[in-house]
Amino acid sequence: MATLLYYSLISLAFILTLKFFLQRKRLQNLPPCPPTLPIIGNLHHLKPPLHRSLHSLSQKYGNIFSLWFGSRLVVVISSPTLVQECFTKHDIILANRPRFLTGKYLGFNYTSLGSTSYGDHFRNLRRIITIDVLSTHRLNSFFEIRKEETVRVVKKLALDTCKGLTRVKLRPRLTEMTFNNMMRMISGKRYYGENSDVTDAEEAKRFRDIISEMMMLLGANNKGDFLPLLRWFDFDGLEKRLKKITETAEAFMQGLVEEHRSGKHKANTMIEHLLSLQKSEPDYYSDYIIKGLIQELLLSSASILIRKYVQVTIVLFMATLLYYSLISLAFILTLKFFLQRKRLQNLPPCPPTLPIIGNLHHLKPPLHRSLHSLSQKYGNIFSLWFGSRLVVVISSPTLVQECFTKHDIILANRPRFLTGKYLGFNYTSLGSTSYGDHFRNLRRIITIDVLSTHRLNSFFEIRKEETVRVVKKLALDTCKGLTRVKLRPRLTEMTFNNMMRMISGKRYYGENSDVTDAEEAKRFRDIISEMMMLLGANNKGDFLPLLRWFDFDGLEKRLKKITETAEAFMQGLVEEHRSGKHKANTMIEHLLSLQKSEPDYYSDYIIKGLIQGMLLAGTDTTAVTIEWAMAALLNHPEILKKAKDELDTHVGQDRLVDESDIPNLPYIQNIIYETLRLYSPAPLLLPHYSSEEFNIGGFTVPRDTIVLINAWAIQRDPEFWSDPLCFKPERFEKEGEQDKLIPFGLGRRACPGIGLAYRTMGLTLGLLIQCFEWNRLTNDEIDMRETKGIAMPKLIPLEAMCKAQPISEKIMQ
Ligand code: HEM
Repeated sequence: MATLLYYSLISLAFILTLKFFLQRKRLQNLPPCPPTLPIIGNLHHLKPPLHRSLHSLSQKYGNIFSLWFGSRLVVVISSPTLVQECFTKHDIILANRPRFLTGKYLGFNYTSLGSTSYGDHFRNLRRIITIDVLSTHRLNSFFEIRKEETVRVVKKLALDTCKGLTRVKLRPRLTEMTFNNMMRMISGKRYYGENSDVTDAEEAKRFRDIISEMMMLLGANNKGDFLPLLRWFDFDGLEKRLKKITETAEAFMQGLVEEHRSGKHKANTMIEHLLSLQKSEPDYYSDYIIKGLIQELLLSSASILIRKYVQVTIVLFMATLLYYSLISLAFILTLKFFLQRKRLQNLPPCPPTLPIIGNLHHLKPPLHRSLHSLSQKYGNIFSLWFGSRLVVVISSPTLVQECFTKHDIILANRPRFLTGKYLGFNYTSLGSTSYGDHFRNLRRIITIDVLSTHRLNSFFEIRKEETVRVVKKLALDTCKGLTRVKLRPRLTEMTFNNMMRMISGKRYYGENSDVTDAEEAKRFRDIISEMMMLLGANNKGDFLPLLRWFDFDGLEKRLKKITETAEAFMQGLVEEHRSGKHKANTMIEHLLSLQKSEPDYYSDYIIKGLIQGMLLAGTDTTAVTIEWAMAALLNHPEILKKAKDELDTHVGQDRLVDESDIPNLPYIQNIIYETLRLYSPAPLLLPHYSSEEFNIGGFTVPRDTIVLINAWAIQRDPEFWSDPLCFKPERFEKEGEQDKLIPFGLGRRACPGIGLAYRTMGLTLGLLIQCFEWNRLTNDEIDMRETKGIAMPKLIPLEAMCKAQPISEKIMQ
């Protein structure tokens, strides 16, 4: 017996393989086809979802290609013009359906509309469904049914979610609604839900069982449709189940037809209507045809047939759902908002608020200016609702002092904004993490291991080289006389090159970037520009929680993507250092050497977070300040001259200014202070977040409040500074004046990059003044407009005219 089976199978396989090749040979000029295997053809190329597999294949084999699904030839078309041709020129030829097993059973032996082939029978059915069943007139007559069912589902949803935000599964409810809708139109009865019309619970259950079994079988993948060998065996019992359910369903539908025929139902239903037509044309509207139509309508509820009906139903459903959801949500949010406000007592004064948006309507960019105007009306400490979040704004020097001495620890947290989740390494980076052990560790590492005076001194040559390089390039560009230059891009590139050389030993900007691989340099620059863009983006979801779920503007998606790309990039740098490829003095090298003795403390994750933090916090801020200082000098030629004289006196004409000269250049230092006073790159510092309730200025600030310090307003306060809007570096000659500045923040969370920032700013500004003769452009062209936003100020690029000075010959050497 075993031998017989063995030989039979071998022969069968041989016959099938032969047949397969003969069949293929016979067919000439087929669309391109991937390599095929005997018996299974191309089935091994496919995986679910099928449309995606076919799409990938079309990318390789073209917009029209062929495949063998076992022994069946399939042609796949993915081009709009070919599709047009199919359904115009070849429409009738293609109006047939393949004869699959489901069509035999669920398609009433290939006589139902969906499974039958093109011909008289098809045309009759199509006419019945279009004119007698789903015509606009007939559909309108069922309008009330659809409305009732839709409202019923929405009502149930509203009840289930009335206690607040609740997780709901829409799919089962929508499916039930569709079937109830359909069955009420067909037979006048609903079979789903608590108050189903069918008095006989047994009948309702029977219907639901039939539907779920049919749906299951309709979706089943019948291998016998493509591998004829399997068709004979029915290994998985699919045909048996199909046969059984077809008999049960037909009996059920015959029952419905009989019920109507007996006159039990007198409602307007599809069966009623078809039976009335049967009276005049019994052969045409036979019971068999009616049952086929009912089944078709139920099973193809999504098909084309009923689309018409569906530093309608678906639109109606969605509209009703949306209406009720918005009404309930607005109600819940308004209630929550008022309860929340009532609970909070003795808050600092607050402008009138609106539900949901709070005071967002009071704000327009630049934020620090809006907040300043409000403080003029509501005082030096006032509160605002940024949507659902409470914000307290402080604009008085004495209150700020109090914040960062008495309440420093309470305020040492950061609010959890979306940017912190992604760009802040899931709130573990120094700038975004909350106060605690992790914060203290990071702070210690950055202060002692990364940015200590000793470590900064060791990078002295790098900063000098990069600054000289920019100045040299400027001198070359302007050596022929007064030339218009844009400083901003040059300064930003310089600060990034500075930072990346200290971090990794490589420069990524400029013509002779060190990175031999131009691809790597481009990757880095792309990462940085996307990160900077996203850091400055205004994420409404941070304040309006409802929007957080939707990511309407795709911000979260972009943040997620860039975070992954950036982390992979930085891991690459770490690995390169670990492999010993680099032997220069770099921050990564130093941190990896510390990792050897304390691997947990100096983990790769910490190292990457630190790198990213410094890149995001320490580059643009520095470049922007230098640009503003130059803008101010161009508007005040007398100050420019004084600075130049200072350089001549202390440095002379024979050499270039150096970082070590800066302590001897107090006037240039004062120019930097005055720039930071009037044009702070972080006019509202970074937002702080209270971990506990505290009292200040006679008011109570609750926990979980965002606290904003309006450094911009404080540094222009006429009670605090004489002639505050004048750019006057001399003011810092008075002792103690400099201590009134807060551009880097105060207390535990103050900027750890102050030392590096002053070195870079001092050196660059010194060289720019020493090496060039500067001319201002007209007032319109030097735009002194204010900065925008909190996180990343946007400046109008400054254009200036400059000419290389004789001293720049030193640079050329
Ligand atoms: C002119 C240049 C710069 C300005 C005006 C500036 C300003 C600021 C401000 C206002 C803060 C927030 C303080 C607060 O929350 O109260 C800050 C934080 C920070 N800055 Fe700077 N910064 C500058 C340069 C740098 C540089 C060069 C680096 C690093 C190399 C750096 C790294 C950081 C970091 C890591 C933080 C987060 C600190 C924390 O949250 O604990 N900054 N900076």
